[in-house]
Formats: sequence, C-alpha cells, structure tokens
Amino acid sequence: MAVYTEVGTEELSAFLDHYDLGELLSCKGIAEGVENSNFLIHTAAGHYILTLYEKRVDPADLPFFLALMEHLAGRGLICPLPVKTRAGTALGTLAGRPAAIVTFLDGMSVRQPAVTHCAEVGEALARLHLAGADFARQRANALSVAGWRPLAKRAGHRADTVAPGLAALIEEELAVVEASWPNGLPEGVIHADLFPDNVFFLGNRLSGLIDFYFACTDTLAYDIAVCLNAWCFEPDGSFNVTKGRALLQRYEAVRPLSEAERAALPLLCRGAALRFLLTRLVDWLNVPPGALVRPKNPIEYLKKLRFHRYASSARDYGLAA
Ligand SMILES: Nc1ncnc2c1ncn2[C@@H]1O[C@H](COP(=O)(O)OP(=O)(O)OP(=O)(O)O)[C@@H](O)[C@H]1O
Ligand SMILES: N[C@@H](CCO)C(=O)O
Repeated sequence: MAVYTEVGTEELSAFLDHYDLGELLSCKGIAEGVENSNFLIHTAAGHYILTLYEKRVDPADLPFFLALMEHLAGRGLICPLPVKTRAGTALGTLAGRPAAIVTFLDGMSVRQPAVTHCAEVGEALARLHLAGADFARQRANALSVAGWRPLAKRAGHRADTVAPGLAALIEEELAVVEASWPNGLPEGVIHADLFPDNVFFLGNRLSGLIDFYFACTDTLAYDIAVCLNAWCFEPDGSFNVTKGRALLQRYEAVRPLSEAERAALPLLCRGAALRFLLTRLVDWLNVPPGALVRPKNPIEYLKKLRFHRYASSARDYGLAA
C-alpha cells in the first residue's frame, strides 16, 4: 500500500483552491509504491497525481526533485511536470505533509520486460542524461559507495539469517568496491532508480518516466549499471545478454560511452547490485510490526551480485568490443 496519510475532501478542496485546476471531481489512493502517499485526482482540468511526501524523503531535497522534473520535461523528456499554484509554487503542505501535484502520464509499467522494452529504456536513459546536462542544481548521492558500509552495519550479522554467509560476502564486496570505485567518469543528473515500475509503456513504446525521488548528481554510467541490473536479468537469476546488448546499443546511439566508462561497467554493475541488496536487506530486517508494506526480496540482488563477481568486461553485458 502507499497511502500512509489520509486526506479529507474539504482540506483537499481548500488545497486545490490555490491552483487553476478547477473543481475537485474525485480522488483515489494509489496502492503501488512504497515511499510516499500517492493519489489520482480528477479535477475539472483533467487527471493529476497528488503526492504527499512521507518520512524517508528529506523535505530539503524536494525543490531539487521538482525543479529537475520541470527541467527535463522542458527539454522534451516525458516525465511528470509539477503543477504550480497561482502564486507560482510547486510545493505546498497538505495534511501536515509536504505535498505536490504533478501531471498524469499515460501508460503502464511492464512486469516482465522484453528485449524491446530494454532497448527503449536504454534510449530514454541516455536522453535523460543529455537533458540533465545543463541542470544547475546539485544533489549528492547519499546511496553511493560511501553510503553502503553504514547500511551493512545496520544489517550486521542478521544478514546471515537471510542467507548463510551473507554478512561475510557483503564485507568482501564492500572492500572491493571501496578500493576500486572509479573516479573521474562523466557525471551529471542520474535517475538512480529506473526500475521497470518507474517506466511506462503504451504498447511497446516507452511513454514516460516517473519517480525521480532518488535522482542525484553522480556517475552517468552508474545509472546504466542500475538499469542493467533492474531490466536485463531473468526471473531464474541469469543475465540475458540480448537484453543487455539492446539496452546498451540504444543508449550508445544517443550518448556513446568512453573507453573508461566501458571498462568500469562490470564494477559499476557490481556496486549497483550491492546497493539494492543492502537497502532491501535493511528493509527486510526492519519491517515495522503491523506494517502493510511488503519488503522487496534481497536474495534477488544477491544472485545478480554473484553474476557481476565473475564478469570481466563490458562484453559480458553485451557491449561489442
Ligand atoms: N505522473 C504519474 N502519472 C501516472 N501515474 C503515476 C504518476 N506518478 C505516480 N503514478 C502511479 O503511482 C504509483 C506510485 O508512484 P511512485 O513510484 O512515484 O511512488 P513511490 O511511493 O515513490 O514508489 P517507489 O516504491 O517506486 O519508490 C506508480 O506505480 C503509478 O501507478
Ligand atoms: N527500486 C528499489 C526500491 C526503491 O524504489 C528496489 O527495487 O529495491
């Protein structure tokens, strides 16, 4: 579920009075997502998404996320556009929470991405990276390599209750990525969480990207590594090199990779798998009693990490020599 905060019709109508969206016709809570409370609202002006930002989002980061969506939409990327009040602000307060309204995007996410979906996402990611190149704001990635050891500490030896030997494996992986994490690769705005549930399709054509709430300034190729992890593995845990090739080729058709980025790809993929293994592990071990949120399975990322440990070059991901 992802409605943590309920909103009364009267307070929502009063909130909407600040916008040029006309009368409120309906408001429905959206079950998907785990971070924030989301509502589909229908007003005289059309359909919109209302988001109430919950505890894991730092309110100080919200101007970055909202300005980024506006910037990217302004450069032709299909992503939610924050709607402004008559006074010109995109961020307000509703039911005691920071809140924003964004445009509704048509389309549906895919559960089992096919090769063609991977290709589409590769192109969209490259376009996002180019569109973000002149975005003036910066936001450090709190979940990059320096943020992983504190997560591992939070899990501690309880990791072994999820898979025997996991605590030691995490320790080994941290040592590798901390010692050799690449510096000096091209940086810019990255989405950092472009999983299939954050990409919409109409048929086989990509129709929009959502959920920019992990976006930050970081290594562009790391964003590719996140996508290779999220899009190109099969349910049995094997890497589908045809999907990898499709994603990388369409990315490179828009933004070719440098030799240094290609060489770093296996390590970036390894780091990205460790990042999602760790956040999932911490969530898995700390489900609040009675919570309706179903944590995501960390083991999926342990399997992916095992693949990356044996990958020796970008060719293992489908990139031509
Ligand atoms: N602009 C939009 N247009 C259409 N639907 C949207 C839009 N934004 C969000 N949604 C719907 O709301 C759901 C949750 O949104 P989102 O993924 O941003 O939430 P979240 O709580 O941040 O989730 P996550 O767990 O992915 O971090 C999406 O799966 C989608 O169904
Ligand atoms: N995409 C993340 C969840 C946070 O959005 C995961 O699958 O672990």
